[in-house]
Amino acid sequence: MSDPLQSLRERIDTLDQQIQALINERAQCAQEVAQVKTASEGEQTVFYRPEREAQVLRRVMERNTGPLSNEEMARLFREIMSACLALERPIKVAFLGPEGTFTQEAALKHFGHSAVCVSLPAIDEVFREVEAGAADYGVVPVENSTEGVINHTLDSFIDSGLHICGEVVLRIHHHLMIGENTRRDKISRIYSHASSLAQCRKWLDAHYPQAERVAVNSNAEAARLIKSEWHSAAIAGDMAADLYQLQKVAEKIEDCPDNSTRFLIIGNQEVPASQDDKTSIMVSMRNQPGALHDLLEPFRQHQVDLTRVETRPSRSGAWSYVFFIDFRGHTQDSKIQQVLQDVAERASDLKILGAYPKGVL
Ligand SMILES: O=C(O)C(=O)C[C@]1(C(=O)O)C=C[C@@H](O)C=C1
Repeated sequence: MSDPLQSLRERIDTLDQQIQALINERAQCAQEVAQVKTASEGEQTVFYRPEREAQVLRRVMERNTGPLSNEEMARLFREIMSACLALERPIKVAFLGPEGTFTQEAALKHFGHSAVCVSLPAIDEVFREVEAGAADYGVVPVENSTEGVINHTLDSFIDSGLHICGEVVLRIHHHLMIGENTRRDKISRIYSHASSLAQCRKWLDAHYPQAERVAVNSNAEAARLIKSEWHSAAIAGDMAADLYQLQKVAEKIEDCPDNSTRFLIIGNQEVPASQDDKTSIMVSMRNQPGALHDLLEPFRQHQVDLTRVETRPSRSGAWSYVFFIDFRGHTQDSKIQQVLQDVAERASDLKILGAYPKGVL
């Protein structure tokens, strides 16, 4: 009688062989796509196509029948596309570092592991690197579900000509971690980024009310610091724990279980519609009563879904404001073009920051 384990493994070997041949056939198609693109676009060829990637991933999820989950299956295809794109042309992605931060995790989630990711120390440096052409795309955080908007990112758009080419939403799980020399029962100091400390405030009050909370530049920096301190712990994510080989002593300690952060992909290209898109605009208004109400009226009239409205003081003068507005739809839709025309008539300035696929993964 044949050994059941042996025969299952033989089946797996045969399937692997088929999968491998198909992946290579797909990669050859991508190479041919690159030739077609180069023939029609020449020097200016844009290899990365966010709208197409979003459509591919959505289809993968729609037709998935399991047992692998939709997310798991999409993650596998994400990596296949990442490798195919690297074959067409390797792309360089700048992210807000250092290594081990959630922004790096977001960059990898969005572009896959075949992209070359470089860490930069500040949000405006990520913008500058992409503007200068030293990186093809940038990844910056823009809002957290518990802590709110990241003003630095919004302000960077005021003077930048870059476009938003995509978004990625990451579930943020914080863990309390220690180094191999840490005395677990003697923790008197906890390092993390200020917003992560805030996101875990209730948990810290309940479990470490006496420990000093020290805010540092990033979670990864917190993880690095505690390696040399026997009485300190850090709050950070999985990437930092892996990078610095720390032990997680308490997992998922964030106060809100659905804590998530939204990141933007910035670049030089305008992205065509993908059938499920968002648009981000920046609007300056004369400071008069009812200004915001006036501005939002066209969205109500044309029944366009607003997903976010933020107000920031303008740099040009006292008491004037710029509004950052995100909504569902793409600038190629006629309804959205009508809304934008109405908004432009009411505003003193309107800048379209980008129309891009709604985050898939
Ligand atoms: O369809 C394309 O334009 C491709 O280049 C192929 C492909 C893919 O592997 O499916 C690769 C990279 C692009 O970002 C989008 C899709």
